[in-house]
Amino acid sequence: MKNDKRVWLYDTTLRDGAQREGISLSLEDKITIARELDRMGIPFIEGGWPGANPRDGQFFWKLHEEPLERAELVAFCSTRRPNVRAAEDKMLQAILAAKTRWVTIFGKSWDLHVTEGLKTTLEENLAMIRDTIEYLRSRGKRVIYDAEHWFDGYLQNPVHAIDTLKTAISAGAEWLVLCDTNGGTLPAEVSWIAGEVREKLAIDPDDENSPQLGIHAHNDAGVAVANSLAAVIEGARMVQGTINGYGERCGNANLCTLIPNLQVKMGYDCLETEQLTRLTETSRKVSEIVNLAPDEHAPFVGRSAFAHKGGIHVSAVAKNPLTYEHIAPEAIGNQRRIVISDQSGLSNVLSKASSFGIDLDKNDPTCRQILDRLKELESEGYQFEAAEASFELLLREALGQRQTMFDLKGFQVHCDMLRSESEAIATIKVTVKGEDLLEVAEGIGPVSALDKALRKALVKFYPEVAHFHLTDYKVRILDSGSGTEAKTRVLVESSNGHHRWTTVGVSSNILEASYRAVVEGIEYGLSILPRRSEEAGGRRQEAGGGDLVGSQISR
Ligand SMILES: CC(=O)SCCNC(=O)CCNC(=O)[C@H](O)C(C)(C)COP(=O)(O)OP(=O)(O)OC[C@H]1O[C@@H](n2cnc3c(N)ncnc32)[C@H](O)[C@@H]1OP(=O)(O)O
Ligand SMILES: CC(=O)C(=O)O
Repeated sequence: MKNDKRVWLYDTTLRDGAQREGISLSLEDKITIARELDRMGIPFIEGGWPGANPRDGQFFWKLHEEPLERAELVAFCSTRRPNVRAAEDKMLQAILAAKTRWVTIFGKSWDLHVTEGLKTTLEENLAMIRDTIEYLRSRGKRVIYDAEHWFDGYLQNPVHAIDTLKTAISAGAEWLVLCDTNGGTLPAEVSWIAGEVREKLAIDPDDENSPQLGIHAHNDAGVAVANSLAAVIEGARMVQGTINGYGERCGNANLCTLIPNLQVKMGYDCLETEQLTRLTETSRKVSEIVNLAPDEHAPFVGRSAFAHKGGIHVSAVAKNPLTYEHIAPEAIGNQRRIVISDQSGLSNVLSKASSFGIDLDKNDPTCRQILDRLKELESEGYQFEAAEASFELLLREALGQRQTMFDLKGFQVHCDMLRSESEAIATIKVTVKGEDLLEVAEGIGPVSALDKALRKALVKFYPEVAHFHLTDYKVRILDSGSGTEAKTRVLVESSNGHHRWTTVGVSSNILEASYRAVVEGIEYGLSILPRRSEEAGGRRQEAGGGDLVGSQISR
């Protein structure tokens, strides 16, 4: 199965990834992630350490009953303990009970760990590796051998380190994975050490009957991906890593970075082209399951990985994306985004307008007016980068396309701080379709009371308002030196259960800023959202179905 351009991916998100502080996976989480990785076409998925905890054992039994479709599920374990027969080691019994075809065994390469950690001799260390692998082979298992602390061990005592690998090979291991367990090795060291190992063990990366090298890098020096690539260049044919680089301490080599580098940049076969387009989705799904916010600036799969903000960049990208993009975002299932800010030029405005379905002509003086207004507002403290709904309202106003859905005459908010929960009452005066209305509502805090009072008034005329709610509220003090008179920027995220959109308000009165953002949020939901949904519906019909993919208002 091996060939000169194939690199075998080995995912350890469910074992080493779960060793990251802050991650705690349930059995269901593990199964969902395993199936996602299987769908993506990862050939080896390390599921955990059966015997280390009940959940990992159950995981393997569960997947034995309902197997993955394509991937090899791998059970992980250490070598037998010192001075115990392999057949009597409880952990090795547990790994057999996991009933996988493949097992990964980690053993010691660094004499420091043998004498200080295991408190045994170098001879016994070799015996532990040999007995464990021979025992597992005798029970029909195929073995991947993880050489823990390989690089530190090789630097300290290369003779013993090489002996451990020779022992693993003669006992029947098919893969020898060089682990940079402490994550402190640098790429140049990985290169020369991996090269020496290949020569000393006479490994031919192109010979399918030869044992092969792999790499398992930790990121403590921030170079886990670079180290993995260096090892591949030196002949390693297996790359171990985790989705989003999760892992103990600073994490493991990030497969979401490694895979596109290996496949798109270096021409290795890792995944089928179609499967590669699932990478961004898989990265985000896994971050959702492990309950960690995705890294928006992650290479390849981050939300900002193909976001263009500077006017010069946007102008060039509009002419040819290669000018500021190292690969096509679609190759890994990501998408290009244009960000609007005070660093924008006309190209940003045109591009953003086009994404709203508005065709503008660069020579139309209104475009320049919109850009000038944008910069003026940004200098006052507005920030449209995260508040695209407000930018669309601004744009439509300049084009004379902003619909008046209601006219707010004024409001009052009363806060009662004496009760155990801070309660607020808002009174609001608003004209809708020629009718004057006065409404009152209570809320936990003034912004919630204001929002409720406004929606209460509007719902009679616009029933869809009943489904709107605030999903996020962020306040930023812009000139903290001014104390309580400081200018505040408020970002409000609204939702109707299907879509989310963000609006912005700025004022030295926090209530005023909040009210502006809330009002724009409702206005956007009433006037622009239906239009966007209709357009998406039309596109769906044309395309024969699908979601609002790529819409500015769905995230
Ligand atoms: C580099 C890596 O990431 S390796 C994977 C690390 N992952 C984990 O440790 C997570 C799962 N681990 C666990 O649940 C527990 O540590 C267990 C069940 C494995 C062991 O628990 P315990 O028996 O209570 O031992 P404890 O965790 O205190 O110490 C680890 C023992 O394993 C021994 N050990 C470490 N590496 C090896 C090895 N390659 N081969 C054999 N024994 C080893 C240590 O010497 C120590 O033995 P000691 O108790 O005689 O000193
Ligand atoms: C085996 C392993 O996880 C390591 O050495 O880092």
